Amino acid sequence: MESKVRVAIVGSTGYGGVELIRLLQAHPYAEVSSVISSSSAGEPIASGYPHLSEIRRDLLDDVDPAAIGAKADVVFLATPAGVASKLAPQLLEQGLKVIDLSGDFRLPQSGLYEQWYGKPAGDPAYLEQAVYGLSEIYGDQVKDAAFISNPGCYPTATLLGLLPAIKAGWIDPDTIIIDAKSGVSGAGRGASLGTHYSELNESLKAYKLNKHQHTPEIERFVSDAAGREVITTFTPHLVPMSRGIMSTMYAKLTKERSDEEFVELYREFYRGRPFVRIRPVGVWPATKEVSGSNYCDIGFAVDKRTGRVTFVSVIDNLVKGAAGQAIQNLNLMMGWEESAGLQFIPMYP
Ligand SMILES: NC(=O)C1=CN([C@@H]2O[C@H](COP(=O)(O)OP(=O)(O)OC[C@H]3O[C@@H](n4cnc5c(N)ncnc54)[C@H](OP(=O)(O)O)[C@@H]3O)[C@@H](O)[C@H]2O)C=CC1
Ligand SMILES: CC(=O)N[C@@H](CCC(=O)OP(=O)(O)O)C(=O)O
Repeated sequence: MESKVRVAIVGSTGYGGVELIRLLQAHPYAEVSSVISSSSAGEPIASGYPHLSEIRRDLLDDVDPAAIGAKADVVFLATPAGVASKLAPQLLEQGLKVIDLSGDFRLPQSGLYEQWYGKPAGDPAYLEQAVYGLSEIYGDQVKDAAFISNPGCYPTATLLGLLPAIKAGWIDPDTIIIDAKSGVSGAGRGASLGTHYSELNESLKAYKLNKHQHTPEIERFVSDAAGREVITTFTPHLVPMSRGIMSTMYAKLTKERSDEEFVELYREFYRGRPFVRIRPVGVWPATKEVSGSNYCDIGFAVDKRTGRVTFVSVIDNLVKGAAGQAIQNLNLMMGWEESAGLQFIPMYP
């Protein structure tokens, strides 16, 4: 039997990293060969995550690009903004394949990144090499890529919900409003005032209104689908649950359409794509119905009275919104079946 492709995870002690470990444990063609930490090198990964006891006995490696290259063929960067912009070039220059889960390479110009992330951008030459890994839309480019910029969690749910209708010309892109809710694991493992239990429990909070860093990412790909520049209103909310994103989106119809027509358009658009499921008329998805899985479920409601359509799109932020989508991209880059290692049904209840 051929040996498995070796995968290193930088940021393996974070939520995205540990979800990669969980999913890759069952992957038929890839194995985790190195778990890397900038703050706990030398310690067992299981010391911070007892649920990995007896499963992962390995010690955390340091962030040393040459040492990473010696132990891996592919590197996942599950690191905070500003890390991949420095690390990815050093890994790519060694001929490694790189999949970056952060926002460092998702925006088309350095100036936009600096404006929305408030940090210096990476080298524009690498920005040009990065392929946006929303594989249901850009899968042909993903197949030929060595460097993937994995989409953000909110943009994944939002773009999969909106792009077929925009491409078909069924909605007016200038009227789109995006109202999204995320579970708290979207903010990572680090503790903060806004995410601790008594601040969050039994509460629902809007945040970063008109300032969220995923706004220009959404606008970039909505504009790409519309064939012209589009700007949108995007409001994220924090919900007291661990996992899940729901993106509820509203837009004006360009012509009268029925729910049945939307279902048919979307089923045709995503035909053969294993991870997007279109709900029948009148059945809207809930985050629990995709939890722990790589699915994105989408439902619609046309309102004849207002001439608008409402889209409801749900994902698990740590799976389709991060680690699962990253593995889906790995599968396509390596020429494996798209769903390798990702064929599990959601956890329910
Ligand atoms: N959580 C989510 O749902 C999603 C997250 N993302 C993105 O994925 C990335 C990871 O997110 P998430 O796992 O939630 O975040 P976490 O905060 O949980 O984990 C990030 C990890 O990065 C490591 N790290 C911090 N600084 C450095 C550094 N200078 N060099 C190398 N490693 C470093 C830390 O581990 P250590 O101290 O051990 O090095 C930390 O555990 C982020 O960019 C996030 O925005 C994208 C989509 C969804
Ligand atoms: C709930 C929550 O706090 N979510 C995070 C998502 C962060 C993220 O995924 O950021 P990048 O994709 O830009 O790396 C936030 O809103 O900032």
